[in-house]
Amino acid sequence: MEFPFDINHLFSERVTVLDQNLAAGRKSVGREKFAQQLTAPITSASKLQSNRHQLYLLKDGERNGGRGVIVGFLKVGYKKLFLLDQRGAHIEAEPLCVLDFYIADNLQRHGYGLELFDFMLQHKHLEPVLMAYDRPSPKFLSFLSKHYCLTESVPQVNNFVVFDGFFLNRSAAQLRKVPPKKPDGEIKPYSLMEREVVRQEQKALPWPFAPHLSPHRSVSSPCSRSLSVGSSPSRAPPHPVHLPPAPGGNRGQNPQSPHIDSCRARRTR
Ligand SMILES: CC(=O)SCCNC(=O)CCNC(=O)[C@H](O)C(C)(C)COP(=O)(O)OP(=O)(O)OC[C@H]1O[C@@H](n2cnc3c(N)ncnc32)[C@H](O)[C@@H]1OP(=O)(O)O
Repeated sequence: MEFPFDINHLFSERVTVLDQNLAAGRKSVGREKFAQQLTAPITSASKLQSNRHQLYLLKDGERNGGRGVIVGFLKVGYKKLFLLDQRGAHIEAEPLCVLDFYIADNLQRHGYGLELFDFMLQHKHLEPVLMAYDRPSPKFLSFLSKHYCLTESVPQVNNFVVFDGFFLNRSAAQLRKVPPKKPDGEIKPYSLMEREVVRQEQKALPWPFAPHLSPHRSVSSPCSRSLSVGSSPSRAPPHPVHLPPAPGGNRGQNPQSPHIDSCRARRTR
């Protein structure tokens, strides 16, 4: 990435770390081309400011007639994630994530990516296995496999990729188990409650055959609101009620959606 000014005046170090204190420059005009068929930039000064991410910028000060070029960048940031561990348990964690990584097209596969990534790891005192990766591209996956032996990922249901060892080499304080969702059975669907009332109504004999109760008490339904003084007993005989099948009524036969089944199958492979 060449610029019509001396990069070395702006960035004195080979690797510069930029964060939210960076001032956003002018907006670019016209249609630009972005890597990986992206329609908009993932990384910009204003995004850096609002999201508290960190950007590592690598330059080669010798190129471009001594004015230097930007070789590439690496953006990282902490994100609260809900992840699945190897056993499929939900875990809440806030790992450092790789959000964007790019080396200029003509300089790829020259070791610059490794130099930049290693710099960030030393700066953060971190192992790559403890990080999460936001939608890594095939090139990046190959990079992680080649340089850091990260090959076995733990399947997730979001776009983040974590590798074997992510959950092992972490203190309990860094990982919080998310309590499992209450089983559906404990929450009574409204439709079932309604049906119980109907059953009670059907059991009760219609007036005047019903056993004589307090004149203030309606026999039509224990939940009926006819408790007011002087209210008439219900005269209408209970009609047979044909209820549509309750939603989820066949739960016992089909406990999970095919989608969840297939996720589980994948996880156990
Ligand atoms: C979370 C995210 O940011 S996902 C997006 C990642 N970025 C991209 O895909 C953009 C395009 N690619 C790039 O910018 C770079 O190739 C990077 C950042 C992935 C790697 O940087 P590089 O400087 O090329 O890596 P470096 O030279 O240190 O390591 C080379 C290794 O990276 C991988 N790699 C790099 N380029 C390629 C490629 N074109 N095809 C396949 N693998 C590649 C390979 O494992 C390669 O080793 P090899 O040449 O022996 O096969």
